[in-house]
Amino acid sequence: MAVFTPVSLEDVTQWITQFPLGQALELKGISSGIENSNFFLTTERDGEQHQYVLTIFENLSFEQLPFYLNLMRHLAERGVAVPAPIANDKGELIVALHGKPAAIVTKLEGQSQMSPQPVHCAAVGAMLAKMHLAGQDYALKQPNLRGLAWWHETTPEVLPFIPEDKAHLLKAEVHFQDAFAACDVHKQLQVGPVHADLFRNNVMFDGERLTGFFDFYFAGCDTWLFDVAVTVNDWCIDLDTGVLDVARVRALVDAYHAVRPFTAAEKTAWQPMLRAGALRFWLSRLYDFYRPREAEMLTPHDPGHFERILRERIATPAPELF
Ligand SMILES: Nc1ncnc2c1ncn2[C@@H]1O[C@H](COP(=O)(O)OP(=O)(O)OP(=O)(O)O)[C@@H](O)[C@H]1O
Ligand SMILES: N[C@@H](CCO)C(=O)O
Repeated sequence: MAVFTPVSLEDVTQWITQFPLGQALELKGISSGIENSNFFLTTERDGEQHQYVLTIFENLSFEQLPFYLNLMRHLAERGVAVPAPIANDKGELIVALHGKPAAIVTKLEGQSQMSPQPVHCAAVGAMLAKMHLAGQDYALKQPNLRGLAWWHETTPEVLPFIPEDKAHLLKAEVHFQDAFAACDVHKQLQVGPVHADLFRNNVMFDGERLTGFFDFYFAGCDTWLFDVAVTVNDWCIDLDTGVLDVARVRALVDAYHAVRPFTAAEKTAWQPMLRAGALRFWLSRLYDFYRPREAEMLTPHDPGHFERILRERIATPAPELF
């Protein structure tokens, strides 16, 4: 159960009067999720019921949160399907509840699509391109906090725990990614706010209709291509082997390309970027596995999954971007 900070309907009844949402009717803890305490909140305004999600942030601070919440608002205002944060009567998106930062966002309809078909991948690709374009004029800047600098910090922390063959692969890949990040092609890649964690469980679908991207709390400024690589490495693979499914890759990248055409530099950088996307999650899963924080101990993710994906991306070229 991922409610780390219990909140009752009574707690919310008074607190919610600062938002233009009417009266709180129901509050239900959400059991999935491992980072924050999340609740479905039903309110009544002018005789109509409305649904929201209330999140209490367990790890992110008042100083860190504006980048994420304002990004969601910026994207929602530009027609990207993301939860829209609700401001209180002072215009604030982040408001203390039980001494922790909290926010209310609109509830997306539908469910996660955990067995995606090409049609779902195409919807994800098109919305991702739309999101990248809409984020271009976002004023706040924050680097991807799980980028190259973090890989350098984290690698020595996990090396003592892993066997020789994995240690060798990890060191070699970080070295390879250093060289890639320093090359001319990398410098030509388009950069902007990226989701950076757009897995199947962070997108909602109502049938074949994509209703929204959520969980923006790993977002940061990085190459758009990194975002595409992370997304393809989850949406377009056979989960047992990590092998790419060509039909799903084509559907996702073609739909992206139709909204925001890939550049020649992106085409050149595609194979190493898929490796970067795999390394990022292999490393974070190794770190969480061997150096767990309290919350992550609830559902440790398997690092071996992304080790397989990385080995597979090194061994087998992915379909070209275009
Ligand atoms: N805006 C939203 N609309 C509808 N459902 C939502 C929304 N935000 C969160 N949820 C639901 O709450 C669940 C948990 O949210 P989320 O995945 O963001 O949890 P978390 O603990 O913050 O992050 P993590 O994915 O890292 O575990 C989601 O799986 C989804 O079912
Ligand atoms: N998507 C991440 C978890 C953090 O949201 C993973 O699968 O490792």
